Amino acid sequence: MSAPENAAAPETLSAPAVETVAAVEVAAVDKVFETRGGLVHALEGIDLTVAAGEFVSLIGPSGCGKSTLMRLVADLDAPSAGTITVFGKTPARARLDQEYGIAFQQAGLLPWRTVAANVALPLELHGATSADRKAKVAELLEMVGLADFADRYPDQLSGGMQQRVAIARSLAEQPRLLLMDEPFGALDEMTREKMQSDLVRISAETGAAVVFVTHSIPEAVFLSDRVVVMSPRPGRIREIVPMRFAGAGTAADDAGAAGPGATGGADTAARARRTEGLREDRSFFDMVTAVREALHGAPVAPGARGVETR
Ligand SMILES: Nc1ncnc2c1ncn2[C@@H]1O[C@H](COP(=O)(O)OP(=O)(O)OP(=O)(O)O)[C@@H](O)[C@H]1O
Repeated sequence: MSAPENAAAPETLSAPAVETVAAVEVAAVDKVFETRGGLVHALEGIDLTVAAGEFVSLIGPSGCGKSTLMRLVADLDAPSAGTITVFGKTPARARLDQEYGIAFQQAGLLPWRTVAANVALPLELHGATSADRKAKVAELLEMVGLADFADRYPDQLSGGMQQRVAIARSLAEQPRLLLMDEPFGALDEMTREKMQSDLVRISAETGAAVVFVTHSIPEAVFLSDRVVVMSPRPGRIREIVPMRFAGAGTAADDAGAAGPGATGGADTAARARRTEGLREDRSFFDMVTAVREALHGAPVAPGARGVETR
């Protein structure tokens, strides 16, 4: 695979607002697994662009290839066909340059390390000084509301708190992209809503793009600039639904007419305005309905509720 690649590691974290290169560009990607039982066509013809700073959720039935797509972007596996770039680099190069942080359903914390030491791990691995590590860890734990738990061990924390530690760790290298695969799947509903609000705030504060896998329509709607609806076997993108809320419009509004796979754009200020009240807003329910209809394959009139149809 010969994807475009920037040889030099960018030093542009101080100016995310002028980022023009897409966070993720997936072009004509197929993924076929060879198993003892034969070939499994997990993904077919996937085209998707995630803009810098944009929040995109992937939703679809079990087995439709959401995790597979995440693994390809994260360089944990390779596509059978097509190309993927992360900020214009191959996924492998982007991994080496620490362009993205990962938070998956299992928090994946090291049980013998304290909360602070878990968050510090990526910084340690990449040679940050002890003083830098300490300052950064304190800042991150403050951000996820765990400043008072720095010296605890993972098994002394609730599931939601462990997940917040994992998110803090994924942010340690100030990635411009977060890859999150059902990070809140195991949480109770109240904790989950709190975590969603935290993530909206954190992503707005950091300006990071997020690709987020979920089974929950309301979760996808609350968090995202655009929701990518996938269909099963082989996994394809069925529709991309831009989120539009009364009084909290996102830059994705402008992308509605741009066609399937188009870059949606990001408006972190609009995202920051997403508050708990949105969950009870009429436009929120309209978006939930739009995504549900897309998921179930019911026809949604072109242009209705801003649904991109592919
Ligand atoms: N390493 C693998 N080897 C063989 N088949 C695989 C492998 N990984 C995934 N698959 C198959 O690819 C398809 C997509 O799996 P994937 O885990 O990406 O789906 P998913 O949408 O994330 O599912 P879920 O919502 O249940 O987590 C499934 O049919 C799965 O069995």
